[in-house]
This record gives sequence, structure tokens and C-alpha cells, in this order.
Amino acid sequence: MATFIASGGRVWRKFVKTFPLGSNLSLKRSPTSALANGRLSSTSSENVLVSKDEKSGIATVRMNNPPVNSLNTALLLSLRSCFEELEKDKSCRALILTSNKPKVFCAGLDILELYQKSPDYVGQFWEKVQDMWLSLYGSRLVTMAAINGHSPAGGCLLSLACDYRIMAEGNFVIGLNETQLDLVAPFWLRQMMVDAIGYRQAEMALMVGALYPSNKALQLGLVDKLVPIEDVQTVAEEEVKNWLKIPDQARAITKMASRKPLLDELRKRKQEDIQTFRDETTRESVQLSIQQYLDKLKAKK
Ligand SMILES: CCCCC/C=C\C/C=C\C=C\CC(=O)SCCNC(=O)CCNC(=O)[C@H](O)C(C)(C)COP(=O)(O)OP(=O)(O)OC[C@H]1O[C@@H](n2cnc3c(N)ncnc32)[C@H](O)[C@@H]1OP(=O)(O)O
Repeated sequence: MATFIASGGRVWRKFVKTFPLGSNLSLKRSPTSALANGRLSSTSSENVLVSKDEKSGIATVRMNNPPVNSLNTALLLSLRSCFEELEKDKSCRALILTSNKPKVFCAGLDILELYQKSPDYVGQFWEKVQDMWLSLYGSRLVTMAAINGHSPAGGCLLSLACDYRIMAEGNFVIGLNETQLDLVAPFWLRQMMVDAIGYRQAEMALMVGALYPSNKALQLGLVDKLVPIEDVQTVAEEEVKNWLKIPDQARAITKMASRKPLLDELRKRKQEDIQTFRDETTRESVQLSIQQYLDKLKAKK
């Protein structure tokens, strides 16, 4: 269903569309954005909320998968569908990725998707991670991560796939802590880390599975800007507007020139990467580590 809502001088396109596994993509107003002045509607089952300002062509994509936006199958499918919809939309020029629940941007992969599942299941799950990443990392749009909270592992993956990262100041962490779960970050994730913070720092960070507080992440270049949590969205919008002063075509071609080798490499080695993930994740010792990690998370309370 697609409707157009005109409000406050801006035209809002609103549609609710059902994606596989019952996840929804809806284009609607975001409650805190300066871009937002359309009508707000919401249902609790929607795991991705999207608002798009037709005038500027800036879309805000809010992950809405309580309690911590862990990347389960449904959220991965919704994110991919959403990125692909916006990619096809000729009037869309930029995408801001954020969390609908401040304090947690994304808790990474849903660990339960990796625990006590069949090799086929985890293989299919991993392919959804790959496909979501291919659509975000390979996007022609300006992509901005508005990291309004913790961003470990898969949350860091999402952030690294964007063009620019603005993070909330304070006691929030970001990084690739895979080794702490006895997992090994795949080559395309490691490469993004190297590209962001340089070989030596990335090598150390990946080996020890480091999670950095936001000020250290800024110092390393893992994020580009720190702002108070309540300003993350507004600053992201301002930053996007600066980026949009550059002609889209030249910017997008330049981006593709630098990202194509890694995109092509994963496309070429997709099945091998899935096989490795299947084998590693379902290994008994890794399952035990995942179980212990889950217990640790629960015991936190
Ligand atoms: C070549 C070899 C190939 C192998 C390749 C293998 C992997 C490679 C690539 C990528 C791998 C990525 C791995 C991951 O992403 S694994 C996920 C890692 N994530 C984390 O370690 C974060 C864990 N969570 C936290 O630290 C905290 O939850 C957080 C700081 C994000 C928020 O804290 P807060 O206090 O607000 O919330 P909690 O009380 O801790 O959590 C609430 C609730 O949610 C559950 N939960 C948290 N995170 C996850 C998660 N990632 N998956 C599933 N469930 C999660 C938590 O257990 C609580 O549940 P409950 O007690 O309320 O039932």
C-alpha cells in the first residue's frame, strides 16, 4: 500500500509493506528528527522504521527490534529490503542508520541464531548477513551511521559499512569482539576494520576482540565524530547535508571504485565464507563458548 502525505510543507510518502517472515518496512515520520514533520503511525511488530524527507532525499532508517536490536533473521531481511528499496528510489540520496531505542544502536548478531542450530540453518543465516552487508556497503547513497548507543560486533559491522560514523558520547562501546565468543571475523569484516583504523590497530583490536569506549573509538578513527546522545540524529542530518553538496554521481563512482574490490571478493567467495561460518559456528567448542557467553549476559542482571 502506498500513500502520499503532505504535511508541514513537505510531502511524505508512507507505505507499509510486508516482507518475508512478517517483518515490515514502513516509511513514516521519526519522532525526534529535525526532518520529521509528517504524520506518525506505528505498530509494535515493525522492526525497521523509515522516514524520508522528499525534499532533501534523506531517509532515516531506525532499527526497532527490542530489547537490543540484535540482528536476527527478520531484522536482517527487513534491513536488506529497506536498503534495496531506498537504492531503487531515484529521489533518495542519503540514508541515516540509527536505533529507535537510544543507548543501544545494535547488539550485533542475535546469538540465539547461532546457538544449537543446524549447520544448514546457520549457513542460511550467514547468507542473510552477507546479503544485508552487500546492499549497505555497496550502496550508491550517502550512508551515515548515527550510533546512538552500544555497537558491538554486528553493530560495528553495520557502522563500518556506512560512509561516516557519528557516535554518542558517554559510556557506550563499539568494536569487533568476535574472538571473545570464540568466533573469527570474516575477511570482509576484518578488511573494513583495517580500512578504518589501519593495519596494526585493527590487528590488535581483532585479536583481542576489543570493545572501545566511544572516546577511544574516536581517537582510533573507528568513529568520525562524537556528540551528546540527544544530538546524534541532528548532527547526522547536518553532516549528510554537507555530503550532499558534492555531486551524487562523482561521489558514488568514487565510492564504488574504492569498495568494488571487497564487494567482488565476497561475491566470488560467498559460498566458501558460508561454509566456513557453518563449520566454525557449529563446532562443539564454539557452541560451548556461545553458551557460556549467553550465560554471562543473563548473569549480568
Ligand atoms: C573464519 C571463521 C568464520 C566464523 C565467523 C564468525 C563470526 C564472524 C562475524 C561476525 C560475527 C558477529 C558476531 C556477533 O555479532 S555475536 C553478538 C555479539 N554481541 C555482543 O557481544 C553484545 C552482547 N550484548 C551486550 O553486551 C549488551 O546486551 C548491550 C551492551 C548491547 C546492551 O546492554 P543492556 O544492559 O542494555 O541489555 P542487556 O540486559 O545486556 O540485554 C537485554 C537482553 O538482550 C539479550 N541480548 C543482548 N545481546 C544479545 C545478542 N547479541 N543476541 C541475543 N540476545 C542478546 C540479553 O541476553 C538480555 O536478554 P534477557 O536476559 O532480557 O532475556
